Amino acid sequence: MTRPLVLTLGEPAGIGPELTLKAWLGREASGLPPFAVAAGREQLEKVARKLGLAVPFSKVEPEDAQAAFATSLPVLAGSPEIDVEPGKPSPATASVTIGSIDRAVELVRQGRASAVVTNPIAKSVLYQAGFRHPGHTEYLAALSARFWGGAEPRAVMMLWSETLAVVPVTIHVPLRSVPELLTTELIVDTARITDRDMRERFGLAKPRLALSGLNPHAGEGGALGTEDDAVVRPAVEILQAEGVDAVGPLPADTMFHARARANYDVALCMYHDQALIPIKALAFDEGVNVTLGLPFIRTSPDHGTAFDIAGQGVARPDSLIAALKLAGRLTETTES
Ligand SMILES: NC(=O)C1=CN([C@@H]2O[C@H](COP(=O)(O)OP(=O)(O)OC[C@H]3O[C@@H](n4cnc5c(N)ncnc54)[C@H](O)[C@@H]3O)[C@@H](O)[C@H]2O)C=CC1
Ligand SMILES: NCC(=O)COP(=O)(O)O
Repeated sequence: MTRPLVLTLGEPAGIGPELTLKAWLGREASGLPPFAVAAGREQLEKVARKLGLAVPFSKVEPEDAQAAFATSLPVLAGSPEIDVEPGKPSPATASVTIGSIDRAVELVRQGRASAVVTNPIAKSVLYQAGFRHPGHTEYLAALSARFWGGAEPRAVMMLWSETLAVVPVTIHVPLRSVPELLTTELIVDTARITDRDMRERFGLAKPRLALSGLNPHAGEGGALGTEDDAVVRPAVEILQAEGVDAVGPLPADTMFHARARANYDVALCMYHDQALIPIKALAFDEGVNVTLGLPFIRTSPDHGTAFDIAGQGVARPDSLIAALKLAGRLTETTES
């Protein structure tokens, strides 16, 4: 029996339900591994009806998902039903959204599922309901400690595609906080986790890491900022001394063109947009968000809830499909 991936509900008023249906419809063409959805069946049926998508459903335990997957979309028994209008999110649904994430992680912990794939959440909606974690990445670290015990691991966000892979060293923080949060220790720690998971999960023998600077022209010798030489460069030196294939600090404006990208496997960037703008510009439809540093595999589409197009039937499932495929691949690499 192949253990299924578990796909979470995500924000129910966003495009997640539509993408889930479309991904299942494209399962054969895309060669998807079996997945089960931790979401209410009636709720997904309503979206399918509205969009005219002919999707049969089955309510299953994870152990039955693989057999059901070829002919129906497996939804996990016991998932709560909620009624939402596409494009009209409400904090009242937050507990169900979060509960779906919890259940997915717990099933992986129990050995009943192989990996977690998350549909996008609307962070602001969850914050209104009192959710205290910036996003999935940080919440999944907290769930790791809850379900695996021990200290909370440091979760590292990586946006991956065949074209480019990027890691933001600081993640969901205001831009003005970045210089004070950026320490040599944080950069080294992030790079070590990236190096380890690129070997163990992605199967690279010696991952090549390129670290960006923080300031224009990587500080221009200190004239345009001091962090590049005082914080990033020492991190690169520590990593190199440990045998990690790391270079930098590189000027961020010239490290993403095609010839530059050929020189590294992952770009470590100092803040969220420095990392995510290039990959979303180059590979928006194929990009996958992967969380490194966790005791389990988690992937997600690179985009968000897209409320502006929810319920219209025009959302593209490509990134979710890429996330499901990558989760399947990483599971195979990790378990072999
Ligand atoms: N992994 C996650 O849970 C993520 C969640 N978000 C959340 O999503 C919400 C909305 O964020 P935005 O900045 O508006 O980004 P977004 O990615 O939801 O939308 C940006 C633009 O891309 C379009 N778009 C996104 N996905 C698409 C798809 N699959 N097919 C066709 N068009 C698509 C949207 O229509 C919109 O015009 C925020 O609350 C944010 O927190 C954002 C990124 C990742
Ligand atoms: N911009 C990326 C993003 O918001 C994804 O965050 P997460 O929910 O995967 O932590």
